[in-house]
Amino acid sequence: MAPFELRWGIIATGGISTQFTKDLVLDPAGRDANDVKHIVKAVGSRSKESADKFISAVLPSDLQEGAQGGTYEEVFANPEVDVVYIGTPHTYHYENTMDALNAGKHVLCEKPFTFDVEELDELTALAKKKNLFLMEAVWTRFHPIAYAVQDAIFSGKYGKVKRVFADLAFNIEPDKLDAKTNRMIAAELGGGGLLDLGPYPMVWVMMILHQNPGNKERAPPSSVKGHMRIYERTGVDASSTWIVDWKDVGTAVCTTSIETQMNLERCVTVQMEGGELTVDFPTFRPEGYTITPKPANREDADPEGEGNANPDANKTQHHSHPVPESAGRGMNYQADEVARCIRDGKLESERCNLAESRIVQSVFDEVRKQGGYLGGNAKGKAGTR
Ligand SMILES: NC(=O)C1=CN([C@@H]2O[C@H](COP(=O)(O)OP(=O)(O)OC[C@H]3O[C@@H](n4cnc5c(N)ncnc54)[C@H](OP(=O)(O)O)[C@@H]3O)[C@@H](O)[C@H]2O)C=CC1
Ligand SMILES: O=C1OC[C@@H](O)[C@H](O)[C@H]1O
Repeated sequence: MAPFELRWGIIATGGISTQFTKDLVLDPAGRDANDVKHIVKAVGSRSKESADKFISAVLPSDLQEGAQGGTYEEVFANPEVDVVYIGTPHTYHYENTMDALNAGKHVLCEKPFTFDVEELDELTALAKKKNLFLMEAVWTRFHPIAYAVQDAIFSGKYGKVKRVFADLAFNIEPDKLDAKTNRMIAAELGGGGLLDLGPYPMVWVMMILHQNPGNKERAPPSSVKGHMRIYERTGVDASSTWIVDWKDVGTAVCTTSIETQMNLERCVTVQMEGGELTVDFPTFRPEGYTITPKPANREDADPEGEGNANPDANKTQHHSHPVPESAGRGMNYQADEVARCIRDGKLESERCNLAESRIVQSVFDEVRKQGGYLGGNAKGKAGTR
């Protein structure tokens, strides 16, 4: 059967739109996705010149003619566009998503959480009528390694999960950045660690604790405690810590920072009854994980250190899951999911459904509230929380 072709419109011509689009137009066969393909029909920018430049710089020459450069509005209105990818700064995601949905388009929105739950509910209600709306899709969820890590943990071989520690932090040297225009620190652009980097620790926690077979009813977390160190220049968070607990499953400590570099050995650590699993750096795109059986388990497995049927069962083992070069950075796995959902008439992805996005949104709302965050909200106004 011919692959299902999905026609994309790209909103904004910045860093992540460029990376996403480069990956999007790679041959899907390079990642064994032979049932779908992607084509870019329109690129929108605040400047027509930038849109045209993006088309000639990012799209392969044979695809350039078929793509129209213009404004955001022109992309939403383009009848040849099925789905819109939104790569603007956080505080524009609400408005851009609303406009795209109102124009009847499906939406893949970059990780946002600048909304609050009410705003997310508004978008969800609109989308649920007839459009797919995938957000928080931090691509991490759709990388093959995310499935492998879940399989290892959920296999039951190491018993139940007890605690998860998840981090993503970089020293971006905030004092050197422009406080009004740099999206990482500007209040008006929803700056700070939580909104930009926080989705990654959180996505692992959702995959490990929320999607855990022990959480049969897919109950939301039973408690959320948040703390922020506020970056005084702009009122956003320089460092954030939040503890999320699922009563019958386990507890997670999540951290993020834009003022210090994380420990590369402690990206995501999952402590289980019978062993510890550590996901490789970086949290957003790891390519391997390590499992270390607990000492008690090692003795059980091989008390004398010999004679075990499987001598490797009691040793620390690293498992590699590299993204093939032919898949680029791998931002296309989430695009393939979007295409399959749309092809199959699904309005949400089972792997990243809207109820889960709502949980993450609620957690982030709570952390911002408890932490005294003064950054912008979905309508772009600063200092409103
Ligand atoms: N999933 C991932 O791995 C990543 C996700 N992101 C997310 O993507 C979003 C964009 O980040 P990134 O691409 O790094 O940002 P950039 O600053 O590189 O690009 C943002 C683009 O948005 C448009 N834009 C619209 N309004 C504004 C404004 N007021 N100020 C600046 N730009 C504006 C511009 O495009 P134009 O002029 O064409 O309209 C600009 O190029 C963020 O929400 C971020 O969290 C970022 C990096 C990685
Ligand atoms: O999504 C992201 O992942 C990588 C980070 O460097 C970037 O700031 C962030 O937006």
